Amino acid sequence: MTAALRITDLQSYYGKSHILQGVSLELGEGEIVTLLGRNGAGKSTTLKSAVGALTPRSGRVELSGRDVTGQPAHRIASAGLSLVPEDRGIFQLLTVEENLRIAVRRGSPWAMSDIYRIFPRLEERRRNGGGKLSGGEQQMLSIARALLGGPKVLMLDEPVEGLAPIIVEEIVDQIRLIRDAGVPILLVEQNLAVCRALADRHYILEMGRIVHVADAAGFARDPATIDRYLGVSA
Ligand SMILES: Nc1ncnc2c1ncn2[C@@H]1O[C@H](COP(=O)(O)OP(=O)(O)OP(=O)(O)O)[C@@H](O)[C@H]1O
Repeated sequence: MTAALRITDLQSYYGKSHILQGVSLELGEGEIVTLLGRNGAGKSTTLKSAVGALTPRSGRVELSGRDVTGQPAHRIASAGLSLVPEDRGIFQLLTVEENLRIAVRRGSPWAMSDIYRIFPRLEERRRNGGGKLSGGEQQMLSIARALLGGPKVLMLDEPVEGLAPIIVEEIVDQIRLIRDAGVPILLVEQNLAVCRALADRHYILEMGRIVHVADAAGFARDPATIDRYLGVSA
């Protein structure tokens, strides 16, 4: 079956530093997959290389079988690969609703009503300024903005970092609803409980290489291995 996203032997550099040393992973339709690893392992660099924010030196990025490797970021975005970065990128001076309206793309299957169904808080806050939202609400808004573009694949970079447990639970439920609505998700996340709750498969990255792959059952069964790679108890 054609994967929604297939990354094969990706090699990326920052200047002379060889950061990604052959990263391969696959995300199927209907799946949530995590990319884990210690600080500096290359998780964000993998996401940036996939969306064209950083041009990989070699390797391949395919979206539903279509090769998008090395294309400019705007082309990869319109081909349907969308990254919600850690810094959230919302317009502080616009209201929630304005932030959403300008993210709507022609041909996108997502309407404002779909967004408000998944994120009822955003509807409640629709007249609030983007800069007045809590951290969790800002995260919801940036995910919602990405969805309105009608992505084929969504990549989330640490969506629950620094958020209160109650908001984390809400975002976990929302990520599931997005997956159920037909958008597969590649998730970079340090919170292992969140990863376990959501993902079908886990890839562990170490010094720019995938060193371990586990399905959900394997991940739950083998905390010692996860601990060895991540230095935390899974
Ligand atoms: N703009 C940059 N220029 C040079 N080196 C960079 C740049 N961004 C990241 N690096 C280096 O690339 C390596 C991988 O960084 P990356 O941000 O991909 O790691 P990460 O796994 O996402 O970790 P973290 O969770 O800390 O963000 C690190 O050694 C980092 O210092």
